[in-house]
Amino acid sequence: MSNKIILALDQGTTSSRTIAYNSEGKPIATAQQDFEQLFPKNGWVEHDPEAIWQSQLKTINEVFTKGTSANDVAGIGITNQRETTIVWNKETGEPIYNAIVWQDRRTASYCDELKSTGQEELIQEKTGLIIDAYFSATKLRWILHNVPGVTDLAKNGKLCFGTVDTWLIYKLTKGKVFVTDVSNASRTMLFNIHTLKWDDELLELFEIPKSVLPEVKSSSEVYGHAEIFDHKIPICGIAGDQQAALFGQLCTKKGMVKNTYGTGCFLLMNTDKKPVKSQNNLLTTVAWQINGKTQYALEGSVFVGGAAVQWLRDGINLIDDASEIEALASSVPDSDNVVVVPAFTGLGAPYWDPYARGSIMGISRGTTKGHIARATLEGIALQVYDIVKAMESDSNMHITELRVDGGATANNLLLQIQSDIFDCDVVRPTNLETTALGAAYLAGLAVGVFKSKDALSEYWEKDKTFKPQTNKEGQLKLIKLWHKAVNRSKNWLED
Ligand SMILES: Nc1ncnc2c1ncn2[C@@H]1O[C@H](COP(=O)(O)OP(=O)(O)O)[C@@H](O)[C@H]1O
Ligand SMILES: O=P(O)(O)OC[C@H](O)CO
Repeated sequence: MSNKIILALDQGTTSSRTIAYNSEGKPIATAQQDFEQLFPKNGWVEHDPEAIWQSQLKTINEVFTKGTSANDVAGIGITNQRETTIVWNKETGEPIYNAIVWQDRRTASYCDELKSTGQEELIQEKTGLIIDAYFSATKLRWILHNVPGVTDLAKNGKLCFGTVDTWLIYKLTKGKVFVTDVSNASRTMLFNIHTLKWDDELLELFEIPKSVLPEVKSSSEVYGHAEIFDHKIPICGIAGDQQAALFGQLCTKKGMVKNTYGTGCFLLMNTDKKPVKSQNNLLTTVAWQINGKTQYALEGSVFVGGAAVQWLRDGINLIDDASEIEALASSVPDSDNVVVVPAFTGLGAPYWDPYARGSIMGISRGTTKGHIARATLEGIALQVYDIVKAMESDSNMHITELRVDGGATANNLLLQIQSDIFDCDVVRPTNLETTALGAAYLAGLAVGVFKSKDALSEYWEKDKTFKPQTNKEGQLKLIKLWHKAVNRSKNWLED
């Protein structure tokens, strides 16, 4: 086989995947591996960095047993769960603490302090972000303040911080390359999205020594070579998973929007060359940088999307498999005024309340499992609705089409509910692995496997369009009940 294969490594919150793509962007081999989620305390979420690496490596090796080899691979693209913070010893390559995952809320009270000292405007202006425990800066600061011996390592220039992309590249290159890309950097709260550089004022505010930070590169270029296979392979694409999905959905023009329904839900709108400052608690983020040109996005991040279905399965055994929720929710014509607010790890955009917790409201003697299942799907779709409204207002644009992807989009009922609530077309492509595809495109563009961004558009294929079907009055009533329930879920833990 000629060397035209692109390998996409998709390191997600609950699993690592590797997909090999041919030069037409078609997947030819896939492997996936779950790894352990650690919950050491209420609100804390950690991963073992070695488990992240080993699970990723296992999937690469598995793909190499499925008709492709290192010799066939023209380049590797990396996409990853974002914000998750890993710190390791530069000399030994050993992690000095578990990865603190994006969902982890341990720094919520420090974030409150930051807000009370009036840092919100400065931080939003420079980074495009809202002060929240979600982002890497406060997690890194926590490690520097709490792990014994770490400050000495930092002082001696022997400490590395990275998001998961940086960690994987460090491992793949045997410690030779220490980089990240602009899209991942823009989620740390240490990166100035206007100058596209680490920001000295923010580093001082968070007490982070600059020496621990990786070099920031574009999203599509050769960063170095993987040296752990039979042949050296160029690593040539990096993007945070949601930005990669925006690219994989080919939302490359201003105003195009995608929503990913995975563990969480992430709605991103391409705003082209302009970072649009949100007035409605959305995030401004770097989408990608290719050939020196930077594109930006507005983002609404929902912390619990498909994970609410996981909870119905694992937390209360309402279903045995996530796919069963569709039939159960279809067993009732509506949710009969039951509302599920899936705020299990607080609320993300546009509420940003780390103290909110999940709730099921409106239960009557007639409530059945079917109503709870249906209200859970509605709860996912209503969170996305809130973001759509905020985004329309921020961008001054009316959204007429939502491209969707992610594991939960296998659920036709969820997408129909979304279309009804949102009163707009919801379009599902044939290839639902758009995150990995986006990383493959970015890598393939850097090494000439794909010719140009514009030429990629012919690879996008529609599977199904969901059109609004229900009466507006019913939807407005549902939305009103939803907001009432959200208000009652807020600040649950504050006292
Ligand atoms: N048929 C379904 N209906 C609703 N949710 C589903 C369905 N199938 C999977 N999910 C949910 O989708 C999520 C997995 O999607 P995936 O894109 O793999 O997530 P991630 O990349 O965040 O790990 C899980 O939270 C799961 O509960
Ligand atoms: O791993 P995912 O797909 O749930 O994505 C996580 C996001 O990147 C968090 O910001």
